[in-house]
Amino acid sequence: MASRIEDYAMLGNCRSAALVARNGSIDWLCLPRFDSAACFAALLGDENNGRWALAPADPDATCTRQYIDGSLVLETEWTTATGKARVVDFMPFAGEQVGITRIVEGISGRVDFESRLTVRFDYGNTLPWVTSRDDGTLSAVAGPDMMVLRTAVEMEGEGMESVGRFSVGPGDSAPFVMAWGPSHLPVPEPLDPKRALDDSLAYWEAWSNRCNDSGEWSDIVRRSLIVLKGLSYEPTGGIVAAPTTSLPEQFGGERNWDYRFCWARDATFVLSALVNAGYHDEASAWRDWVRRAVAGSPGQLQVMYGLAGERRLEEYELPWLKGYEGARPVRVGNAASSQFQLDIFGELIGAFSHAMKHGVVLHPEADNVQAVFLDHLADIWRHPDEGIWEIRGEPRHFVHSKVMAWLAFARAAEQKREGLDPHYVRRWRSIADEIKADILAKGVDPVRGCFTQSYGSTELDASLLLVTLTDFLPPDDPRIVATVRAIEEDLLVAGFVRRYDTRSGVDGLPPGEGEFLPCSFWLVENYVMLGRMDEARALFERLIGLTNDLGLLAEEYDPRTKRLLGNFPQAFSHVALVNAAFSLAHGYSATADIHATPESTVPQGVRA
Ligand SMILES: OC[C@H]1O[C@H](O[C@H]2O[C@H](CO)[C@@H](O)[C@H](O)[C@H]2O)[C@H](O)[C@@H](O)[C@@H]1O
Repeated sequence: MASRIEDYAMLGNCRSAALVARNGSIDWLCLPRFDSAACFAALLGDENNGRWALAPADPDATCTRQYIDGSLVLETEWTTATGKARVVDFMPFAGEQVGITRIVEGISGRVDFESRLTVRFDYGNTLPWVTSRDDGTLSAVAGPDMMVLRTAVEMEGEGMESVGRFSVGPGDSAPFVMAWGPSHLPVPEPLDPKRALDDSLAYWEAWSNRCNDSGEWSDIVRRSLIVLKGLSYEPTGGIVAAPTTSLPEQFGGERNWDYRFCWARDATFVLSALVNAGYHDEASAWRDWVRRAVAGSPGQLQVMYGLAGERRLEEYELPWLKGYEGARPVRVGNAASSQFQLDIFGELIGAFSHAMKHGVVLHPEADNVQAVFLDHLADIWRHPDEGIWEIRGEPRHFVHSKVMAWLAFARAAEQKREGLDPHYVRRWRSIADEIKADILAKGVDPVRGCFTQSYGSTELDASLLLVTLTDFLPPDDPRIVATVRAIEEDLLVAGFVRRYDTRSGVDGLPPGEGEFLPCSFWLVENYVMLGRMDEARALFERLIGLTNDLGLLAEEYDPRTKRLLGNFPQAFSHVALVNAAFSLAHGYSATADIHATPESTVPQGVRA
């Protein structure tokens, strides 16, 4: 049985990631890329769907764990009745060779260990052919995939697992090096585990040391930035929303989605956080990724792409997996990839304006690309869409989407760039004014005076917490104040913010989900904007109290069971944490800065 979501640690090498449970079992791993079929899928099924358990044989063993300074290298210290030992787990940076290295070291006394390796390719469905080669290498092959394990520990077949038993005392070290390779090629080259560990630690140390100081919250911010870095796919610069699929948004429910893709929306927030933290190289890599991914007809712009910009992300189900704690179906691919979500245009233009303001140089063609995209947006902004929450119900005129369309034209019209045709600027300004008038006429509740989820509705929506962070209206406008108040009244549950009332049927799914952590962090930023600093700080502290022992967050939280919910760790949550911490430290909203005019650093009208 899988562990609680918050009991997992993430290992990563900027190509893929693994989830290691507190009990030492690696229950999720996709190789060679984040979006490859899993070879360990016990997370969404059981041990027969693949996992690698490595822990003391003593069932009463206890452990503490931590990441080694500023890295994704995990150190677990085990204590048993007979001694102490540590396990160091990491994914080496070894170019095309991807895998996991685990080093067991004795500390005191003697500790008996057991390693149980169960490789199942194709998301736990395919049983490989396992052979022991003459050089002691164990290899598992099926179809296109090969996994090899090198270790001095003797491994034997037991049932459908490879099992090794050994013991360590002070000074002993038992390394295990597992690597993936295509099955038609020779086995991957051996890797020196000690050198691979030193290289990994050096890589992460160099990266972490470049992080700008973020004051009081530096440690938790740095951890979140490391997670974001770990979710980036180095060969292309794409950033996945999370390394998992189908961790449920409701226990036992069907809101189970594949997040191993690059969302333009999520990534624009990540870009801004990286720029704020001083990571211009990563921001530039992501900028290039977007330019390639969205190239072509603006009518074909997608909300998400594969790691290399792939466009076909068809959604299907894996019936052989019983789902995390029974939450079915398990889905691969994401049907939201073909949805129409109007907000994307404003988010992209806003993020690029923000990046330029902070010194990231745009491609010379950026002006042309922007003009073509805005021409397209001028034709489509009146259409209903599926919105930021990727609803699977009827498209609507979502207020957040319309404000983002306004933002795209407003920001473009304000950019002071040489050679920009004044005719364009006049046109963009006039369309921005037209959209604004439309929203103010149709998107405000006449009774409560707040913005609504969509035109003509009386429902609230937490995406409006992003609307209030733009300069669409000044922060002391009664409609802004009323919107924050109405969200507090309708969407705050146990002190956390939910996206919307799922009982309204707006999303076309059965009701019920956890509280959405990014929205809760946006409320922190709204409090900062409104000068409600005590409430901002209290909410932020409550939120960071939800991170697990390693500083990791999922997408949602269930206050009833006090458990994390949804895909894990989730970039959207971590980036919202970073921006909220930045806002608290600097007294103005970092997210508002993403949407601010090109010249201003602090958005107009925002109170410091
Ligand atoms: O709730 C239904 C939708 O949930 C997922 O989307 C959510 O995650 C995205 C990635 O972080 C985020 O950009 C979006 O705003 C969230 O609503 C899922 O990917 C969708 O397929 C699903 O319809």
